[in-house]
Amino acid sequence: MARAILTDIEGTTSGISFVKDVLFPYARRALPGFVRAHGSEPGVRKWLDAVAAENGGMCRDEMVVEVLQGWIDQDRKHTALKALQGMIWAAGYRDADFTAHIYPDAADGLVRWHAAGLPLYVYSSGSVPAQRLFFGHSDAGDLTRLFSGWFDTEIGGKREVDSYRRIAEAIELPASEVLFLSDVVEELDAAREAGMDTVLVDRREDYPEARTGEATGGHLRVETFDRIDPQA
Ligand SMILES: CSCCC(=O)C(=O)COP(=O)(O)O
Ligand SMILES: [Mg+2]
Repeated sequence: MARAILTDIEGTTSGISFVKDVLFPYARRALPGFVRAHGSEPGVRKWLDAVAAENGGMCRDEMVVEVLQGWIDQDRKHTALKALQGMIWAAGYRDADFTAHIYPDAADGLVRWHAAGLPLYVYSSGSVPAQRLFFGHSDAGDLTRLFSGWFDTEIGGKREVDSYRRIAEAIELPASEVLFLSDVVEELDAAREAGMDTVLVDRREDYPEARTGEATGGHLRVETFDRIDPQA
């Protein structure tokens, strides 16, 4: 029986196409102007310098921007890219250029579990500020009040077992009392190895071919949040 739920975002609460077709292109387009306008602010500079250092210490911001745009095209889950994307998306949400997609069953499930007293946590490759913006401006309104905590790759990669151990420690629960929801089997494998319960959320909109048999990695598989029973 779960005493807390930890959820992924992209492909789990929300559609992959919103992230790929709306958020990523917005960040790609806005990146050069954002770096010109904010590149000297310490909170931005630190990430630009980290990217430059990883690429042989190049100094021109234009080159860093090109590297970052390449990473967006490759869907790299790099902490520096994710931090900068979050800052850029803030303007998009503020100007109501978009709201964040959330599957209605996911919004309903989160509201229901919260009302039942289950603490809810997010673990996504998106930065914590980006997660807060996402759920603060979702298609179902501001859902941030539902969450008791937020984790991103600053705690470790999503396919690394230690990340899940650290999250359990941070929320002060044994891993065995945490239920992790994700669309990515490798993430679920890492969470299971850390001792968490796991559910593969296999959405037809994101994965037109249902994952069955070995492709589920042996994780319980559902297509919507309605099918998840945290008491099981
Ligand atoms: C919450 S920010 C938008 C999503 C994003 O940038 C991302 O990489 C999502 O990855 P996830 O770990 O939620 O699958
Ligand atoms: Mg995901």
